[in-house]
Amino acid sequence: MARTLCRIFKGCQSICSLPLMKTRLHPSASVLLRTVCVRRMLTLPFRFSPKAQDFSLPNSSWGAEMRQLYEHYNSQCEEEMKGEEKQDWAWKRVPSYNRTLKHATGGVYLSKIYQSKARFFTRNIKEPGAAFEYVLFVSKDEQKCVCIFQAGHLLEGPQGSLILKNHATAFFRRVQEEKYWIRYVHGGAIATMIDTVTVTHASVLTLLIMTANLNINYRRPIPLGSTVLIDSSLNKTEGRKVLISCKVTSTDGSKLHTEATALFVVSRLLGG
Ligand SMILES: CCCCCCCCCC(=O)SCCNC(=O)CCNC(=O)[C@H](O)C(C)(C)COP(=O)(O)OP(=O)(O)OC[C@H]1O[C@@H](n2cnc3c(N)ncnc32)[C@H](O)[C@@H]1OP(=O)(O)O
Repeated sequence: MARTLCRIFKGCQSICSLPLMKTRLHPSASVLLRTVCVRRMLTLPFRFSPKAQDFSLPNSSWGAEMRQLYEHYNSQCEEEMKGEEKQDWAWKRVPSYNRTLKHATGGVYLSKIYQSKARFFTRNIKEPGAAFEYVLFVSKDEQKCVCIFQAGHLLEGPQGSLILKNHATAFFRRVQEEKYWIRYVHGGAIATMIDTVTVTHASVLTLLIMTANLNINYRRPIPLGSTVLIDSSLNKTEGRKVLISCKVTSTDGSKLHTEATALFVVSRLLGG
């Protein structure tokens, strides 16, 4: 890549350095060519910029609830100053990218060709808000992790009726109509988010880890399109094992949707 860029750059330089008299082009065409080349050169560094897009920042798909919660947790991420020295962040927003390579601080990538098309599972849908819309905050001091999760329409799972039992007969026909059904988030999508939150939490404590066990109890369905909180807490670490518990609740904490425990095992590469 670097060699190709160098060649393009040198090529553009040599074209731009050609005196107008020596080129066979009409002077106005030559000026145009030089302008185009210079513009191309100026845009090159941005096109090949290694800076990755962070998907955990507010976007137009975020509802009012998601935004309010984001502001609440983000305000706790202020850098504390004590005297002249900077303190550690009490809470930190975790950036999120569309490739695990950009998340990782280490790792082995066996086949670059095969993996070049790989995309991080929860960040592979381009339309904002269509699937997994979330932001994570971690606190090393409190050993906690909080995730604000807005479940998009592509995560549809089961449907439930809004009709109360007493009114079932009267509304029998209208039940067929779409508006009398409520859609809930797919259990696999909830499991994905629990895995993502707990693995992020565990990787704050360690580096290379794998989910060894995920135990989930679904208590109450999550309406599609709603915003929920996913809280995870460190239970214990034991040798290479990291045990984390997790709860999915309504944003005010009054409804428990899901609870889970997750066991992570630190890779032998690091943990011995
Ligand atoms: C920051 C964002 C980064 C984003 C990354 C996204 C990743 C999302 C997370 C995932 O989805 S990971 C993918 C799903 N997981 C896997 O594919 C894991 C497959 N399993 C394995 O690779 C291995 O089984 C594993 C690494 C988990 C463990 O193998 P090891 O050979 O390293 O461990 P070992 O078998 O020696 O067990 C170590 C300890 O863990 C315990 N253990 C292992 N698996 C267990 C299990 N399933 N249940 C309970 N305990 C288990 C085991 O009993 C033992 O306990 P003790 O030390 O007390 O003896």
